[in-house]
Amino acid sequence: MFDMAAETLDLPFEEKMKFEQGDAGLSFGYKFEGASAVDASARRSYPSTVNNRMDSTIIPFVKKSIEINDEILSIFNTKLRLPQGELIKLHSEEYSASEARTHKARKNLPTGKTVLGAHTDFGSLSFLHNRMGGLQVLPPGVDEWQYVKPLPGHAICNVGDTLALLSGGILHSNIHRVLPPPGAQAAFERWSQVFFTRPGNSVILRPLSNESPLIAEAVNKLSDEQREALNPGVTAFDWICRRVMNRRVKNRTGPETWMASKGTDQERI
Ligand SMILES: O=C(O)CCC(=O)C(=O)O
Ligand SMILES: [Fe+2]
Repeated sequence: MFDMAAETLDLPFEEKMKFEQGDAGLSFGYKFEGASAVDASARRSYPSTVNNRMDSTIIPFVKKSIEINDEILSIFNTKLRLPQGELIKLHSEEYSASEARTHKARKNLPTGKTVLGAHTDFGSLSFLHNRMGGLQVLPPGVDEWQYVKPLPGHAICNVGDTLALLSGGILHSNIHRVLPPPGAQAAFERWSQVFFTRPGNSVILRPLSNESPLIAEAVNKLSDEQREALNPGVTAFDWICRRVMNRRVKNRTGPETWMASKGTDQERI
């Protein structure tokens, strides 16, 4: 058996990847380094192009983004009349699915093509830097998509699902999508950079009514159906996994998979 394994693992990487384990929950097949989590931290491996900039660029970007999003969380904490430090505590006491992501959209995409379909962000706050148009939002009570014009020196902050749920629907998660940049901008590649702040993995998603009279009052005014939607009975980790998994094209069985990927946009809470 050991000889067989040694010979197999010496095969070229491309050859081994033909037998890769896959994402469907089955366990047989080749497991490349970094394919499975080794502990709760979800540590991963990256190409050298990323590792080479880890200390100079990536870690400072992540630290600054956390600092800014924590400041915004503190402001919401006060406005929502939560005990001091409550929101930051829920977002910083354990590992979470918080992440930094860079998007690139090709230039000269056909008009009308969707770069990123209508969605709400999965976590609490998204801090977004984009240099070109294309981002559109659908604010509550509005039926037509509105462009968000990027302004030099400004960033965009979205409230996402988990903060909408924790705030008992007082804060709405922003429904948005990305189209190719309008007009002459379409001739250029579109780059955007986001940092997503998400609650600790084991935080149960529910309105923080016991912690804030304001949230309790808001929840009391809702219909039973809306109240139910605000209490999905899952952890932040499960909420995010469900949304990510059901958006993977590989996991798609039909339109029901797309519906299963939906967040608070479904109920418009
Ligand atoms: O590229 C953008 O402007 C938005 C990206 C976005 O919505 C996302 O990453 O969730
Ligand atoms: Fe988004």
